Amino acid sequence: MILQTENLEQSFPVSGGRRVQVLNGVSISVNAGETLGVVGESGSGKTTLGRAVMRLSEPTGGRVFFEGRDVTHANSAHLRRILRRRAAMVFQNPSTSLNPFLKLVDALTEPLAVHRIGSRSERRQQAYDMLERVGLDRAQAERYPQELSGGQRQRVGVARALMLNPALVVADEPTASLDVSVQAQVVNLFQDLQRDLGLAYLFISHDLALVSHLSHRIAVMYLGRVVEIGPAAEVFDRPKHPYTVVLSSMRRPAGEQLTPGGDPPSLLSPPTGCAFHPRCPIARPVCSTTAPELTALAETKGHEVACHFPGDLELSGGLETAVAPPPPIPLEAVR
Ligand SMILES: Nc1ncnc2c1ncn2[C@@H]1O[C@H](COP(=O)(O)OP(=O)(O)OP(=O)(O)O)[C@@H](O)[C@H]1O
Repeated sequence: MILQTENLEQSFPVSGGRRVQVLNGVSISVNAGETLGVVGESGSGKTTLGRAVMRLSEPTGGRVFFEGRDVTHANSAHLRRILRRRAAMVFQNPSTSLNPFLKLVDALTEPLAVHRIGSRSERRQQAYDMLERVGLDRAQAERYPQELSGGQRQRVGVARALMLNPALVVADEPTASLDVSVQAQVVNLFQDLQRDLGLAYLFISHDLALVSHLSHRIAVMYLGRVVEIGPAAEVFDRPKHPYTVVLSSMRRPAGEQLTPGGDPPSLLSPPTGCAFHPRCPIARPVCSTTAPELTALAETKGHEVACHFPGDLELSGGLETAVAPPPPIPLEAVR
């Protein structure tokens, strides 16, 4: 196992001396060569989870294990030795994550230089090789990020993440800033790299259909908790949590889409019981008083749901129709 979190908690101080609890007991794992997709709407805590497992923040509770070692509170020298070499992050917006003043070759060799790996010419050679691996020409190495298209820039973002030969890549909405046609190419690149290099991905997105396409397993987050986790096909095709049912309907024809009523509740005053109950079409009295535990389903190995009435809402239910659907990605363009 590459990555494991146990009851991970992350809170942050906010005004008035209060704290906001953004992650609330998140337990996930990612195996070597596997993609765990993490989905949920804005504010569900996906980015916070990605940052916490990369130890860009220090968790306020629970544990993070990386390749079997507890890195929850590891100091920075220890972190550099373990995590920064073996795990890398690809960000949503390559325009802001790449330094506009660095030529691509310098951006790519920087992680190697920081870790004192190879001679200058060896580092440059690795940068050229990596550019080609992500589908760019080595002649691009002398260019600056702003001379590239959005898709090319994200390829450089991926190349930079791979320079230290990581076992895990945390990709936080890596296609969200790209045009629809380019999104499919970048998704294909992620899949090709996984096949060739045996990478594991924690792939974060608000788009369940996209995530289901490239994930082996999917974790659905709602208000800082995992509410459903399991094999990708199960979670996408046979969702059991009402929130996942709603998410999985988003690519359906307009008349068949569902939408949860209202906005996500505030993290500062989360609902009692099941956090989804104020928006849930099938909520019953117990849902407002008792928080459901993540519980294994008997039918499918590894499929767990935190709902008092799992499977009671089905896609064919035809409840509320949705507002405008998100722009579709032509999935036929994605292998
Ligand atoms: N440092 C912080 N201080 C206070 N609140 C924070 C901090 N970081 C994140 N949050 C809050 O935590 C919540 C979850 O944020 P996060 O970015 O993890 O969600 P997300 O699911 O990735 O959403 P998005 O898709 O919009 O990025 C948000 O309400 C955000 O305001």
